[in-house]
Amino acid sequence: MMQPEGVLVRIPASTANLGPGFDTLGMALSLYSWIGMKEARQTVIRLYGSEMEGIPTDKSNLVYKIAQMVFCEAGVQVPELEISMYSDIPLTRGLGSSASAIVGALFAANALIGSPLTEAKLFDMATAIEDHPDNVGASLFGGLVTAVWDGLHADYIRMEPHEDLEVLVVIPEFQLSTSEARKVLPVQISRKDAVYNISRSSLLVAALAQGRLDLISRAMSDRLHQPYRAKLVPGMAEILEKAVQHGALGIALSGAGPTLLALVDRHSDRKKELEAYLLNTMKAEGIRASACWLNPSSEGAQLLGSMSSGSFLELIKGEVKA
Ligand SMILES: Nc1ncnc2c1ncn2[C@@H]1O[C@H](COP(=O)(O)OP(=O)(O)O)[C@@H](O)[C@H]1O
Ligand SMILES: N[C@@H](CCOP(=O)(O)O)C(=O)O
Repeated sequence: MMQPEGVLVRIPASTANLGPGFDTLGMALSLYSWIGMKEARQTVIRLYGSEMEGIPTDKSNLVYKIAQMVFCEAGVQVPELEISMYSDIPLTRGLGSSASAIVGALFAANALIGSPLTEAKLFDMATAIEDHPDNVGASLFGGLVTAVWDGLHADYIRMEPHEDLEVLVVIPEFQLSTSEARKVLPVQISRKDAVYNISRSSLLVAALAQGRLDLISRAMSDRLHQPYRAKLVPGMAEILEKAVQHGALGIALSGAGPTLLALVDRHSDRKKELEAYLLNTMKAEGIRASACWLNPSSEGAQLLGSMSSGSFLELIKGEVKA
């Protein structure tokens, strides 16, 4: 049933791959975007904040188009929408901004019409749009998600991240689109490299499931994508090699990059050392970057309420980072 007062949803950022889990493993992060959606007489799209720069505000907008896919799938017609969006997730840096927009659009549109589609269906739709299930799975379900996509359907298991896990991301100022970072990957890999990754990805998932934080550093290494992408991110090769010596439990390129992500024991007394090491290594390569301490987000896409009680910006005030 249509929600005449509209819906307000919050969607987490995500980090994909976590090293060896290329296109399969993702974790939601405590950095968010918000979408307000309401039926309207005439479509109006309002985008707020610097992370929305350059995103269209007409019916070619991704969120609008995906909402229409949901209505079509559910057999209802809602041609005109009022959409508001604000995001703290930096664009095109490997923190899943596109996945959060896709998941947010699917989730909000479905909620607007009374949630006729299951979460499993939304996951299949999101994966078909994004082309890989790792980011969208984490943004939709929260926590750690390991998923398999057969082209039509995604199977997944969601796990609760260990309570001692904290996340440090170092976000370079430059952008690197996922499509560009996929172009440098080889089409074929050797059996040796396949075994290298399967074994580490399996070990990583088991270690995360059982709280074996001591195994994370060795389980997080990768031969499928990081060696090829290292040339796109100055300082990355050195950081992947040495971050553990500076206090990280494990280190990886976040998604397709250029952000680098360290898993850290929140009780560690070496957090400042690690942050300084990561920033200084990038600086030595001439790369300006900012560091941000995050937590795994247990919550995925969430319906916060309706749009009835105030303006979009008033409703999210107090939650946003800036
Ligand atoms: N809220 C949004 N609305 C429309 N398009 C978006 C939105 N957020 C991200 N995108 C699109 O996704 C692109 C970034 O996706 P991608 O290269 O996969 O990087 P990442 O998802 O890691 O930020 C942006 O350049 C933009 O085209
Ligand atoms: N598995 C994908 C993940 C891309 O993540 P993003 O956050 O950079 O969009 C890949 O490694 O290409």
